[in-house]
Amino acid sequence: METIPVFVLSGFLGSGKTTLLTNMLAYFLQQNKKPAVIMNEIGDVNLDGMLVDDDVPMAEMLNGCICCTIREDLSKSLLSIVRTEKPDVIIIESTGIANPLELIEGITNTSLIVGIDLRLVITVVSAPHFLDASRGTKGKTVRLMEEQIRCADLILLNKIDLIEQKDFNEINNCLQELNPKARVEETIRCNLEINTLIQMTSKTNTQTPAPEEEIKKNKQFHVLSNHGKHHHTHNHVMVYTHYFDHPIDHEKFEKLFGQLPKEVYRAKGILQFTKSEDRFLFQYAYREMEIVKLDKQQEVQNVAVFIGEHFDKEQVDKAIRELTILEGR
Ligand SMILES: Nc1nc2c(ncn2[C@@H]2O[C@H](COP(=O)(O)OP(=O)(O)OP(=O)(O)O)[C@@H](O)[C@H]2O)c(=O)[nH]1
Repeated sequence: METIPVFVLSGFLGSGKTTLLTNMLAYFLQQNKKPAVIMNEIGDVNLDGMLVDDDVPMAEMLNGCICCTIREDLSKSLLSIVRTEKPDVIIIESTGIANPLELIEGITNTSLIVGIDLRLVITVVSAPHFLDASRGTKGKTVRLMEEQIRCADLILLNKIDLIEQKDFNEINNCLQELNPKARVEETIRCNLEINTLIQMTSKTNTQTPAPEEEIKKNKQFHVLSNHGKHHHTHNHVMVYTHYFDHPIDHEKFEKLFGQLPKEVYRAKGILQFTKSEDRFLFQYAYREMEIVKLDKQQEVQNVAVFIGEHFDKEQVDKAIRELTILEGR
């Protein structure tokens, strides 16, 4: 029986998973293949989903991390998407705080029920964030990044435009030490020949000419034997969501990020600025801000989602309220 290949996109918050997803979707659509997407966000709004073509079937799993609180739903989403959409390929983008081991286990278990096959776990690493994190004290964030790297078949060392030439060796040595088997590709905006990914999966297949059932059993054994217990490496991550009633001042909004606790390392949302009818998608990832105009109408209310480690929600709330109070005058 033909199985549907499944690709897992892993990687810490803001590393570039959605950027890779959009590149992959463009490739598959161009090849006249039907891709389907399962997206998971820890907040209660799926902002990344807005970057996906309306024609691509998508299951959203919100308000929890795919690897734990809504792990059962992953299986349901997979079954449902396979049965209703009959896609040629499935791409699962997990939250940046997911432990892919749990995810792999979920997919492998589902592959015993329905004809899917986990082909490739791709971990996107933000080069500047990983560099800083690995030079600092080994906190939970580094450990989570390391777990994501260890699980990968392919590592995309992304955002290399934001690091200096002298740092490449250090990062590559760390990656090599953590996962000597994975192939590493250095990218800017996850720009790589998607064909490379496809070739990698066919190479894996030819290297393992075991019967399908055997492969499934092996994968499951591997997952269960290595990871019998659940890893809660991300209980320290917090989310704060703020809905805006009014348009806000562009400049003041950008200044806000200078006032936020440094533990807030990721934020995204949809905004309307004063003096403009347009709405914008903003992305703040590890000190870099990007604001792009939305060209299609979105039903989502103006909103900002802040993600970080044990940050003071009240401080964030106060800073935003001050911004809107000032604008309301
Ligand atoms: N400078 C730079 N920015 C990048 C690169 N790749 C992605 N970005 C930007 O980084 C931000 C986060 O990218 P995403 O693709 O949304 O990251 P993600 O991993 O999906 O983020 P989460 O879903 O929050 O985990 C966006 O503003 C991207 O445009 C890169 O190579 N260089």
